[in-house]
Amino acid sequence: MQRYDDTTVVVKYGGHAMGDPEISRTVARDVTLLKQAGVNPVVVHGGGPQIGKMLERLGIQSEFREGLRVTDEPTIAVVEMVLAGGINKEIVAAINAEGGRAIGLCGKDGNMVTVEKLKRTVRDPESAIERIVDLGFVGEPKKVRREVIDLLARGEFIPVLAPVAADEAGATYNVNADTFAGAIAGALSAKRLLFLTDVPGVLDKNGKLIRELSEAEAKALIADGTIHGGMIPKVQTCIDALDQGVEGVVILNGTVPHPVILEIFTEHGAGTLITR
Ligand SMILES: Nc1ncnc2c1ncn2[C@@H]1O[C@H](COP(=O)(O)OP(=O)(O)O)[C@@H](O)[C@H]1O
Ligand SMILES: CC(=O)N[C@@H](CCC(=O)OP(=O)(O)O)C(=O)O
Repeated sequence: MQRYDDTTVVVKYGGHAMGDPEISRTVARDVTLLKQAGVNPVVVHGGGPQIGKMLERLGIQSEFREGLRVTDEPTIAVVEMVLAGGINKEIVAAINAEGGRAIGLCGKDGNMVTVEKLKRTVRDPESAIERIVDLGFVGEPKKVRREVIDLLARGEFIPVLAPVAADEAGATYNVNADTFAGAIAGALSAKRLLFLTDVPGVLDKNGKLIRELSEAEAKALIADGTIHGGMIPKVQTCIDALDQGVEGVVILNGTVPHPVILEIFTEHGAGTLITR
């Protein structure tokens, strides 16, 4: 525990890891325990599947391109409602019920995170012509002002952050939660960034958990296809966060009880530790 005394641990709680309310309670308890043990936890949550369900109920079509949700005007309204309104307050209430004092914010609050519209290009494999993919109101963090988080963390509060933010003109943008967590952890020079997902960590070709990975090894596993699909942007975010000064990033299973405590307070941790 002394290893983490007075350090920052960012916990990214993914929408796929949130299914079971019993497990969610243990995550809230873990985060509260961290704070009580002298660590500064910061929670960044996702909620992709929950946004998908709400859009379906409202009859709004939704599609993903390159792992990101195409976000038009009606969609951004739903994204903000589900993430900053619904899920954010559920997590705040769960932490408070465990005896913690959580404060739920999104990137807009205190101008904490300013984004720019994401500019992504894809190269047509046949013509080799690059074209811009317009994903609508999808943003990437350009500036993180850590004062707001520092202020809360110095007190007895636990910040719980929804990945919604505004650009300089005040327009609302949807940010991938992994990207948002990476930017927050980088700005805070966090000791650990934990990604709670629905697999035990990064798995090798035989489906066996890889306990530790260097940046170079992770890049090689992406190149040979062992790491694919949703794990590619996640590992890429890990590498970016390490480059920004985060000491270690862990990808671990958030669908088992007490995932955070298992990782932080046991000798070998529970998931895949990626370091420089
Ligand atoms: N080598 C790998 N090890 C583990 N998971 C992998 C690997 N390659 C691809 N994946 C996939 O990545 C998924 C996790 O990414 P994603 O679904 O984006 O997570 P989340 O919704 O928690 O952000 C896993 O469920 C798995 O299907
Ligand atoms: C731009 C973009 O794709 N944003 C995501 C934000 C939520 C998210 O990332 O949640 P998970 O961590 O549960 O996947 C979305 O709209 O689904």
